[in-house]
Amino acid sequence: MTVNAETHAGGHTWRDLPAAQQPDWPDQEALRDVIAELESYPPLVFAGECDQLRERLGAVARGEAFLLQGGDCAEAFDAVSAEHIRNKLKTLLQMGAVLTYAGSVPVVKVGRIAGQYSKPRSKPTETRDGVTLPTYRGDSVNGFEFTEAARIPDPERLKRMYHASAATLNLVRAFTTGGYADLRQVHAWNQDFVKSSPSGQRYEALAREIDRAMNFMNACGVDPEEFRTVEFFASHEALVLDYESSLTRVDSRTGNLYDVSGHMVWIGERTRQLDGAHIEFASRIRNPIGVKLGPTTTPEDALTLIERLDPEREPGRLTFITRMGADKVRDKLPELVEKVTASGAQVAWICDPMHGNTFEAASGHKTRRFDDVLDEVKGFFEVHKSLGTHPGGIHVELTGDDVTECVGGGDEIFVDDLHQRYETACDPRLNRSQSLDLAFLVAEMYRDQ
Ligand SMILES: O=C[C@H](O)[C@H](O)COP(=O)(O)O
Ligand SMILES: C=C(OP(=O)(O)O)C(=O)O
Ligand SMILES: [Mn+2]
Repeated sequence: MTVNAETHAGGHTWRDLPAAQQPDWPDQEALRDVIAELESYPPLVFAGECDQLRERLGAVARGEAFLLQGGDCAEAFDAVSAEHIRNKLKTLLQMGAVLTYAGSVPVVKVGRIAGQYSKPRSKPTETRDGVTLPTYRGDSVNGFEFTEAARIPDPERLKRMYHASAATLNLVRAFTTGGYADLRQVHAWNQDFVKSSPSGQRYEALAREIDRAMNFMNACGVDPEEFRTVEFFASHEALVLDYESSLTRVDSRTGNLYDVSGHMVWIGERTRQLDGAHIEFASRIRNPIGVKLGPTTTPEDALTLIERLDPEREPGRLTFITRMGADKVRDKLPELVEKVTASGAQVAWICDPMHGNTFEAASGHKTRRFDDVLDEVKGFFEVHKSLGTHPGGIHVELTGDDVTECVGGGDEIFVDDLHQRYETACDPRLNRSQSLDLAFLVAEMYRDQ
């Protein structure tokens, strides 16, 4: 990787276009200083790793693998701790084990992690008890605390985002390559959970089967070291373009631009305007790209996105993350899949069953029903089954902590429980038990497919 003015030139073409959901930084000079400093920082990921993920997603697009993408709606600086990161990773590894074993499919594991610090919002301000302040836009921009001072966008936070991402990624790499994620540890990941939760007990039974299968493979002479490490990738929404482009560099191997703030980045539902800055930015980088597609997406939109982002029609380059809502997925998804497939493009189709199913409980908490989440995934599988296309994976908001943010699940959370551990800075996440429940149910759907 080299850094110089030319390095960034191709990554700055978005600046001439309208960019939605950008922070209103009060001090432009401070912003420029921060950008200059970020441009001097080392990459967080290696371009070759992004290529590897693109290849893995190519397998997803071809129907040979399944994507598990998950993590917080909004990561928070004060949650960059060993405990939070380990719990999240453990949950994703457990879900991955369930999907691989019970679904009999290779699982590509991607976290919403180590960079998921910026949030698009539906309203620019928030009012509480007659006081109106700018809305919270993620820890990369302003503070969650409801005070005038905290809500002022501060570009210094972009540097904290970089350092928080680096620390998180470092621990994730240590866990995934240093032995913690060794498949022979399937029981260990569950130790604290097995007694307290029905999904933990169900998982324990599956882990025993995995043990037996591994003993069998051992006896057949398979090298147990094969199970020692796990491939795990980091992703986030590419929202604040000053940050993303300051971490965009020319890969010295190929001369291509990569956004080295994460392996995969996606463009959100609120910033996917075809003539907007975000799509222009994404079109310039070689990372695998995701685009969220909500219920207003037309087939023409989807085809134009393919033209802009995947002109070479390269499986793995483009992932469509559909988030229609349980009540719309069966109605809206078929035409998109049909027309995209007819065009000859091979995108990966992933289901985000969270963002179309949010509602406000009487208590004022933003929440989601586990049954709606499950029903959207069901609808997604039904649509792909009827069209003969591949249901490529799920994209979920989850945490490894035992929060009470979404209602339902095997270890049921009720609306009246929401206040107990409602800790999210933005959207409600599945807790560990609900996440495992979902993995078991999705594995069944995949097998029945
Ligand atoms: O993931 C994030 C939310 O869906 C998005 O920020 C919108 O949330 P809001 O309606 O609370 O602003
Ligand atoms: C804001 C998000 O999603 P969407 O762009 O689909 O609304 C998100 O993934 O947190
Ligand atoms: Mn969200």
